[in-house]
Amino acid sequence: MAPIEVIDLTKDYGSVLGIDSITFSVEKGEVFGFLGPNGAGKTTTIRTLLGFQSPTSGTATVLGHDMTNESEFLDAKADVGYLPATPKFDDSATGTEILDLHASIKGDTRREELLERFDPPVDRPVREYSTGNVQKLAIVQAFMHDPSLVVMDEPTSGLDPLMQQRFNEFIHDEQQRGVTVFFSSHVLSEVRRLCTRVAILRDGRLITTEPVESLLNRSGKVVHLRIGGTVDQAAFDFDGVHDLDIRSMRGTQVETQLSDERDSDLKLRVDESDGTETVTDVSFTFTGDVNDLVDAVTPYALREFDVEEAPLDEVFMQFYGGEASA
Ligand SMILES: Nc1ncnc2c1ncn2[C@@H]1O[C@H](COP(=O)(O)OP(=O)(O)OP(=O)(O)O)[C@@H](O)[C@H]1O
Repeated sequence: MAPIEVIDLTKDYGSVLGIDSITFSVEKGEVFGFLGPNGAGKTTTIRTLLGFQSPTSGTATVLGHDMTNESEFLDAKADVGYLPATPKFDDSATGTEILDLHASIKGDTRREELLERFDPPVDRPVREYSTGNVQKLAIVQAFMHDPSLVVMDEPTSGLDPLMQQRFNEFIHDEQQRGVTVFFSSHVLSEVRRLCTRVAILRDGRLITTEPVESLLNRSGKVVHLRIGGTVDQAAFDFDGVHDLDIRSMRGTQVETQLSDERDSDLKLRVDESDGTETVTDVSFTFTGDVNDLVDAVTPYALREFDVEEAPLDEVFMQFYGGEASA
């Protein structure tokens, strides 16, 4: 059985449906992203999954245990880590005292290793902690009993960029060890880097569940060409070309650089300009066969050839804004 199985889960708050009959599962070793605009139902799902509140109907099974059944849910929680969006601790206690308490309930086989990695100031009372230090303590607490499943609600919101990067590397290592991770996030670059699959929620309903790669592939690549001379528009009238834009310029100084701003992009620039030739910029979104694209550009004198992923925020906005369907 998958570590998380959610079937027809519904939470009716009376005035509003928090989640409306959602169904999904998370497989072992997946890093599964749970996304959606504010009020979509992410926290409601997480709270119901962890047994903090009961659903109106439907089932939530975690590590084979029915989380709507109180005795089962205690068994499941021994092997689950939870990192809330805004961790709350007894602020008169020191970090060490807080970790000791959690260790007595769930164990702490990985405490030292995690303290080395995240380094919260455990000798000081939590009331003296910065937001980031509270988050670091919460990370140690969530992982120190070596859970096989970790549920996180916007885990990096309080962390600085360096610590976010360290956390992302840590999650990657955890995945290699076979740990299953379920997390909600608004940070799309983090979702891109970490997640194998995502579910997108809107107004309490599941809009789609699919691999990040297929989500991006479906949205196509953004292609920019700079070509020496002029271009016949018909040359780019083939399957998979959308939003074609062609502009010719005379006497333009062609920029020359061989730089790669983003790892995932292909950028090719050729310095052959004397600064006075006619050049044509061609750009479009491409969802077709890459061989057709190569055939189309072969007759031309290419000065630049950039292929980029569709901007992630645009891809997700299609789902958030309601223009796309599952
Ligand atoms: N305890 C509650 N009582 C009544 N309504 C609630 C309660 N908790 C959440 N809701 C409502 O349920 C809906 C889903 O809220 P939820 O907090 O799950 O969204 P979310 O996706 O986590 O949002 P955010 O990104 O802002 O954290 C919202 O309309 C919210 O107002």
